[in-house]
Amino acid sequence: MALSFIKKVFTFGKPAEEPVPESVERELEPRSRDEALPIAEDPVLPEEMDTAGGPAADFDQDTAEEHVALDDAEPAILPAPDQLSDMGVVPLSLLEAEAAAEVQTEIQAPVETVAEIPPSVPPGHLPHKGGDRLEPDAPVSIEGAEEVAEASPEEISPKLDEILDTSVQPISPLVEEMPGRAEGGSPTAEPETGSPILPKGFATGPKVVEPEPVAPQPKLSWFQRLRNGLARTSSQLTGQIAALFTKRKLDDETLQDLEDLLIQADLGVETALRVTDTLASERYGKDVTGEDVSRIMASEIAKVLKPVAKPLQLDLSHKPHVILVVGVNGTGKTTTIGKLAAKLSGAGLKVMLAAGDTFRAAAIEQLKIWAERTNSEFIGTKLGADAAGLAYDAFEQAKAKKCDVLIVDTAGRLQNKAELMAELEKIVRVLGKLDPDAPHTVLQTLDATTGQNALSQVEIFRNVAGVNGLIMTKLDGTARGGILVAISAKHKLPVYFIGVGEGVDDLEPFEAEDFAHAIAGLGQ
Ligand SMILES: Nc1nc2c(ncn2[C@@H]2O[C@H](COP(=O)(O)OP(=O)(O)OP(=O)(O)O)[C@@H](O)[C@H]2O)c(=O)[nH]1
Repeated sequence: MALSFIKKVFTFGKPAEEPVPESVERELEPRSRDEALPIAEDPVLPEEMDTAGGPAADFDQDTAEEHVALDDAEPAILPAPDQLSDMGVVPLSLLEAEAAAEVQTEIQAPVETVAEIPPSVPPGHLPHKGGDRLEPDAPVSIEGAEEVAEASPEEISPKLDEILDTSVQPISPLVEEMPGRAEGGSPTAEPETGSPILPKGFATGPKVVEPEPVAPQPKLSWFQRLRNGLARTSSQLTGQIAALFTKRKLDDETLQDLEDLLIQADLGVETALRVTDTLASERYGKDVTGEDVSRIMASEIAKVLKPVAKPLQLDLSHKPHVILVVGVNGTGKTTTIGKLAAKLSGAGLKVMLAAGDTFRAAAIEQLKIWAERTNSEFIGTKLGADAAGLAYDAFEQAKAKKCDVLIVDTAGRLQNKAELMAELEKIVRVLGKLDPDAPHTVLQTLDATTGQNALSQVEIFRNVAGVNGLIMTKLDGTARGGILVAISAKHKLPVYFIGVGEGVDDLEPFEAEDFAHAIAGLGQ
């Protein structure tokens, strides 16, 4: 091995065009100080050391003999050191070291500079640049060369090893470390992360679909929302009325048909008769248009609603004025309480909200959020606790804190659940112990999407809890507003507000004319 290696080293000073055989590279690479040599797995285990004597299982007898033969061979006759420079010989160690230094410089440079390497240079070799090139006849000083020349033949191989160890920089490992350089190949655009670096103007990743800009929706007035909410009722009604009165004189039959239409729209028998009576007295035997009927209908509905469209009267001498809010599940009690609190605390009143719906954790949390949003005091209790007890505590606390208004939420309940209705009765009774007039207002929320059932809801809640005022919610949805006319005509209970949305401001004082016009499909 040593002989063949020496031959190769001292013929490297020939012109650069002659490529260095790959075997030289192979022999040079493991000589690096910096490169960790691969550690062969020892087939002999430590505990087997004493007994292990024979060669390893993978021992190659032929290769071993070849090594022995080389070591025993005649030593080579080497030229003297001064002859080396005369010959224009440059040891591989120096050229490799210089090339490695350039690689170091190249590594600092951006990837593009690596691409400047002429394609004629074989992988693993780097060209000299301009003045850096060592000319074949330039005088060269070789550290250790003299010692080699003076050494005995037996000493040559170790001496050469020493020279190579101190002067040769490993090339291949450095080249492999160069950014963007794959082994033996051309520079690639693979960064460390593994994602490709694309030229300017390109991008990777899934296509991002920009959402279409949505034009901001203008906020509708509460009347527009009411009209939209009642549109189903009104358009159905006006469409049928228009069809009924096309080229037809007003007679008993058309009056009967009109009465049926109005009852189907939940307006109630009483209001339906008011409309037909008025129409008959004004236009009997004459041509009537749908618009005539709508106008008379709106006027008669307004007459029914006007007496009930009242403001919510607060007796602030009570401190607190207690408002108990009752109703069937999901009719909008908690939301309405939040809206009321916003109005009252916005007007400078001190408000306390009591979470009397002890059935649902979410209801307690919901009311607490409303209290925070409206700067109101809050009192709650644990889930399943006695609602009447909570109402009692709330009253005392509100009194102690000098609250102007205490609003007590209650669990939703169906009017036909006797046990739950009895609990409501108890809450009223307990509050009455602290103030004989309390609760001063018992508000019932009604869901406008409910039809005839709302009539019986009012009937029973009124009897049990003494409801003395109504709020109709969800009139912005697909409401069946006709029922409020029927309830008003029958119970004559004040209707304080209507809910036209889920937002804090979506609670409007009830206006009879507006409501009547909206149902009749007329403008404000
Ligand atoms: N569109 C619309 N939704 C409303 C209105 N009022 C309440 N809601 C919604 O109706 C749903 C029920 O409202 P809540 O306030 O929780 O009703 P609740 O009566 O307290 O319910 P329970 O505690 O289950 O009896 C919620 O999604 C509210 O946002 C309104 O005026 N318009």
